[in-house]
Amino acid sequence: MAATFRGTTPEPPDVRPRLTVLSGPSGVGKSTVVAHMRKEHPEVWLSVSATTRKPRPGEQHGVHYFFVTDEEMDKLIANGELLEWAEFAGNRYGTPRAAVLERLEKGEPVLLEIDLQGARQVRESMSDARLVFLAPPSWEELVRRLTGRGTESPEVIERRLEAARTELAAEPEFDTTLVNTSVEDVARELLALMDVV
Ligand SMILES: Nc1nc2c(ncn2[C@@H]2O[C@H](COP(=O)(O)OP(=O)(O)O)[C@@H](O)[C@H]2O)c(=O)[nH]1
Ligand SMILES: Nc1ncnc2c1ncn2[C@@H]1O[C@H](COP(=O)(O)OP(=O)(O)O)[C@@H](O)[C@H]1O
Repeated sequence: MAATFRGTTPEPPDVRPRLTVLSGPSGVGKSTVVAHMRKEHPEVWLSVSATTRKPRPGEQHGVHYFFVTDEEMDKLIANGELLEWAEFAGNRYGTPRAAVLERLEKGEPVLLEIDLQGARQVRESMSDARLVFLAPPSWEELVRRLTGRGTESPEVIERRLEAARTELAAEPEFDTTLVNTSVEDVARELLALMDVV
């Protein structure tokens, strides 16, 4: 289990529920890990982001994302309804603030799956947030996963790989790094970090 930790040692358990942020380059396996984790631990609450990106086949409004127009996103931002937001590879994404704060107040474990820019904003606004970086086993494997998923055009893949170089360089800004070699191992380690198991 310790084999997938890199850089920092696991933190000691914290009795207070904390906000956990999971970031990492597109295609590294964030959604896969989170889906695996929530299958057995549905009590982990995953924030549903708003995005201007178009839905992929199978993605549902209100489940995977709230799919909004540019105008709707403008309003969410102007009204201060987002805890953080960022532009990523040509689309905007943001975390609805109220739902997150409500869950944290209830003492529930809260998880955000957001990009590097969003993680940096959360670090500034919520100083006790736990920032976890999901890293690929290698650059070649990241390219393989992003391409193999088959959901993006070659141009979009190129943009995401460009963003990935910046994101990988920011790994030391995170509290913990988990290397996504095995989905099961990473899901287990993430749960342990969140004090869920
Ligand atoms: N800042 C921020 N990033 C987000 C949010 N929701 C998703 N993202 C990130 O936006 C990036 C692109 O997401 P998406 O288009 O779903 O592609 P995927 O992660 O490759 O499946 C990923 O790094 C997500 O983690 C959000 O609310 N805020
Ligand atoms: N540990 C892993 N080993 C092999 N393939 C993986 C692993 N984790 C995820 N994948 C695959 O990589 C692709 C990208 O995963 P995804 O969860 O969509 O990434 P992200 O949400 O970070 O963009 C998917 O096809 C997924 O099945």
